[in-house]
Amino acid sequence: MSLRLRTLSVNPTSPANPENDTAGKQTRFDLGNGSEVLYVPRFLPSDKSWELFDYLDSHIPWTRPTIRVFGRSCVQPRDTCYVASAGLPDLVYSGYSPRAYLWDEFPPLKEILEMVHKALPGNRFNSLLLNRYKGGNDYVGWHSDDEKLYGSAPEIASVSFGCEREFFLKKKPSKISHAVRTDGEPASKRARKNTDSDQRSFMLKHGSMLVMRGYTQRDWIHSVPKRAKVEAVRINLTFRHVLS
Ligand SMILES: O=C(O)CCC(=O)C(=O)O
Ligand SMILES: [Fe+2]
Repeated sequence: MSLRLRTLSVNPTSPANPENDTAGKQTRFDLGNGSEVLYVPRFLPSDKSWELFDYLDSHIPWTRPTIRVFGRSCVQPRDTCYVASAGLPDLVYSGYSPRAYLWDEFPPLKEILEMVHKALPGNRFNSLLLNRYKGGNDYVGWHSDDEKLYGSAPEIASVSFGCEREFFLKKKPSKISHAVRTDGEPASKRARKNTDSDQRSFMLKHGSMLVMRGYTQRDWIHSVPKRAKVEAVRINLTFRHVLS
């Protein structure tokens, strides 16, 4: 309970845009060139979301693995766990291959999966990466979830619980291949500069769902940066489809 009160005092619940905060409301953001984000601020009711938060916080076998980033070993700056249907190829990211737990071991996860499927017909998510950010020092750096096992244009559904944290999306710098160079200017100088429309941010609310689809993983990167002063815990679930 004290955790809950602390969360609310650190993160006042007044929405940035009240129009987007009506139950059931969802907002689509066209990122251009076939990339799109959908945001559903009240995907799950608050009380139900706190129940799920408490379950996940205490029942998930969280680990904080050592990963490799730019050739260097470091402890991943957040807790993690991986759940997947039996028989799928192993997930490997940053030189780390998490053990895959089964859905049957965590019935509430199957319940959330069902609600996600209902909201996003046409998807069959078969894997889930869970992240727990224990406070503002925990983060996920810029990356895209573009592993081959998800295919070329994966849809990823991200459900958040607990402390609100900012989620950033930034367009990857456009690559200009040497083959198409027509003048003497280095390619790095000719790459198009990022503009305001190449960045988006979302304050991911308790019980919200954000969906990345189309070419978002190919053309954009995302992150949840550190936040000084944030002390409360956030749990995020990203549902994905692994090709088999
Ligand atoms: O915590 C989040 O909102 C994002 C997590 C994420 O990007 C990932 O697990 O790949
Ligand atoms: Fe990601």
